[in-house]
Amino acid sequence: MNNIVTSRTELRQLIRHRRQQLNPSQQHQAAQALAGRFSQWPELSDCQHIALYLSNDSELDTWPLIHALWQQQKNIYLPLLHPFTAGHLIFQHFLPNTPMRSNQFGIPEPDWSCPDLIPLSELDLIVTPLVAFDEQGNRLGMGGGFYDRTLAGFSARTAAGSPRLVGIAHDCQQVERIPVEAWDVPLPAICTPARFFLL
Ligand SMILES: Nc1nc2c(c(=O)[nH]1)N(C=O)[C@@H](CNc1ccc(C(=O)N[C@@H](CCC(=O)O)C(=O)O)cc1)CN2
Ligand SMILES: Nc1ncnc2c1ncn2[C@@H]1O[C@H](COP(=O)(O)OP(=O)(O)OP(=O)(O)O)[C@@H](O)[C@H]1O
Repeated sequence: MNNIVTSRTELRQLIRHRRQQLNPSQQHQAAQALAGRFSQWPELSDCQHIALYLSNDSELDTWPLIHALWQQQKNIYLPLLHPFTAGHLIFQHFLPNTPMRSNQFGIPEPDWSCPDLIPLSELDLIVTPLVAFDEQGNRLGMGGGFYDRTLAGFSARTAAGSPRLVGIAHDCQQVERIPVEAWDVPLPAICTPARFFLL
C-alpha cells in the first residue's frame, strides 16, 4: 500500500475499514480459499492441539477452517479472556456441542470449564487473529495486547518447542510496514487466501 499512514491507531482504523468493505461473496470465497490452503499445510501433520478463534469485525471467517480441521481429527481450542489475569488469554477445548457465552467484546467463547483448559505449552499451534501484517511477519492486533501479553517471553521465530504461531488474514490486510513496538510478538508464518508467507 502507499504508506503515508504510520501511527498504529490510524493503521488499525484504516485496515479494519478496508476489510469491512469486503462483501459477503468475497468473505465467503476468502474463507473457503484459506481453509483449503491452510488445511493442506504440511506442518499440520505434527500439530494435534490447535488454538483458533471465532471471527469478529469482518475478520476472515474461521468456520470453514475449523470444520476442515475437525475432519482431520484435530483438537481445536478457543481463547477466553482470562478471568483473573487481566489482559491475558487462556485456551479451552472446543467441540460442536461446547456451551458458549459472549465475552465483553461480544465474541462467543466457551463457557469456562477447568478440565477443558489447556496449558499454553501443550498447544502445538496457535492461529492468531490480526488487523494488519507486513512481509517481515510483524503483526498489529485489535489493540488490547491480549496475544502479545499471553505470548510474551516466547520468541516465535527461535523457539524450538511448542507452540508454533501462524497468523491468518485477508490479503487486503497486508501493509508495507507495521510500526513495531518492543512488546510485539512477530509471526513466523502468515496464511492468506492467496498465499502462505513463511518468514
Ligand atoms: N476474533 C477475535 N477474537 C479475539 C481477539 C481478536 O482479535 N479477534 N482478540 C485479540 O486480542 C481477543 C479479544 N480482543 C479484542 C480487542 C478489542 C476488540 C474490539 O472490538 N474493540 C472495540 C471496542 C470495544 C469496547 O471497548 O468494548 C473497538 O476497537 O471497536 C475486540 C476484541 C481475544 N479474542
Ligand atoms: N507483554 C506485555 N506486557 C504488558 N503490556 C503489554 C504487553 N504487550 C502489550 N501490552 C500492552 O497492550 C496494549 C496494546 O498493545 P498492542 O497495541 O500491541 O495490541 P495488539 O497487538 O494490537 O492487540 P492483540 O495482541 O490483543 O491482538 C499496549 O498498551 C501495550 O503496552
